[in-house]
Amino acid sequence: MAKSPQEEHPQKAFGWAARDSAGILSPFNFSRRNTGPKDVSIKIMYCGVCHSDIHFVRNEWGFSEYPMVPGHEIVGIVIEVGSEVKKMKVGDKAAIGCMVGGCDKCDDCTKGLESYCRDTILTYNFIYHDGTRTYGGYSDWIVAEEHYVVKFPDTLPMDSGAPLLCAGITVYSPLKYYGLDEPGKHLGVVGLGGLGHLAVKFAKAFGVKVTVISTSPRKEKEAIESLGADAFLVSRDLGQMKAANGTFDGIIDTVSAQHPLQPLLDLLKNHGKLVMVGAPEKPLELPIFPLLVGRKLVAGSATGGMQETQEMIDFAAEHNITADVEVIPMNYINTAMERLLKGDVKYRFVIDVANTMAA
Ligand SMILES: NC(=O)c1ccc[n+]([C@@H]2O[C@H](COP(=O)([O-])OP(=O)(O)OC[C@H]3O[C@@H](n4cnc5c(N)ncnc54)[C@H](O)[C@@H]3O)[C@@H](O)[C@H]2O)c1
Ligand SMILES: [Zn+2]
Ligand SMILES: [Zn+2]
Repeated sequence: MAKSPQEEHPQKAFGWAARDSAGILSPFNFSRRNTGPKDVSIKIMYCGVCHSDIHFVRNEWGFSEYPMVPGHEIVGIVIEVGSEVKKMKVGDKAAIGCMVGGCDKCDDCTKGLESYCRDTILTYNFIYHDGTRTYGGYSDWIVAEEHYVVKFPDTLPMDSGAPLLCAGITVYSPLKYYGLDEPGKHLGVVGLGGLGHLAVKFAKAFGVKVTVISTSPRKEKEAIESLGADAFLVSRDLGQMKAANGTFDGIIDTVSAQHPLQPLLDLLKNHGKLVMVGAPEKPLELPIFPLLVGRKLVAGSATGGMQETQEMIDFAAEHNITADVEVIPMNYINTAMERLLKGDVKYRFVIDVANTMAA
């Protein structure tokens, strides 16, 4: 069998990897393929820490392979481009999100819905076309096909802009697709974490009325005063919940763990939509009656396609939408993941890769 480009010309790379399902990350030397004709190579400046990185390093979804270098909220500077690359040049700011490849010919790929391709190649823990493993953004540099790289707007800060690449597009795309971006609609956001706080910001920019739904009143002041939410509902307060029943056009649910759906379905108006974007490891219980009598819809959404990711990031630049971030050094990652599991971050950790990833 012919050797892959990576086997022939492997380029040294350095990152932090999990070695097993304990999910503890430590320094890791590996290699990446050479920059091919259609490829863009990027020096990574910042990488966000998504809750999916935790699900993955701990094998909570059951298909993790090790060593694994996580990270799919990647922003950096182009260091090399292949001869056929058109939209980028050395020195440009560029970004990579959840995927680095697909079949490029199925119905979804040809419609710009690459995140739904059955052969999608995620940014890490997947096998690339040439048989090599994909490694993510907790690393010094990355190479990807131009089609899967977005132009990062000059006016956006690279650190607080990084989380747009997963958290941002994951909430932007369903708001658009399910018609929850129309001014005057009433949206609920469940789980005020990385995804949730960006859902509030995008929905407000669309002119939607936003209510944050949270288990405790702890985040109320901040949700309203700094994130711009219109209202706040404490899901443990049954009186408050009952009074709000039947008042939401849609709810975006970003919760990462098991939780009851009945109270959320009750909050919806008839014909309302509950859109799941959180990815709990175990199935949730779905009550059917509210779906029948109120013709309510429960749906899901996976990140977003490449064209829409570019549209989202340009929209974010135009409307000054960035994540609220805590920038951390690479060697803080294990502590950061522990804190993220406790909800102890406002609202996204971002690794300062360029300054702290010493080889
Ligand atoms: N659909 C997609 O394409 C996609 C993309 C990115 C992330 N995700 C998933 O979305 C989820 C959220 O990701 P994130 O990075 O925003 O995580 P996060 O940890 O920043 O936010 C999760 C929020 O859920 C809350 N929460 C946790 N357990 C809860 C419970 N039992 N009841 C109520 N609230 C609870 C937390 O307090 C936190 O506010 C994860 O499961 C992640 O894997 C999905
Ligand atoms: Zn993610
Ligand atoms: Zn495809």
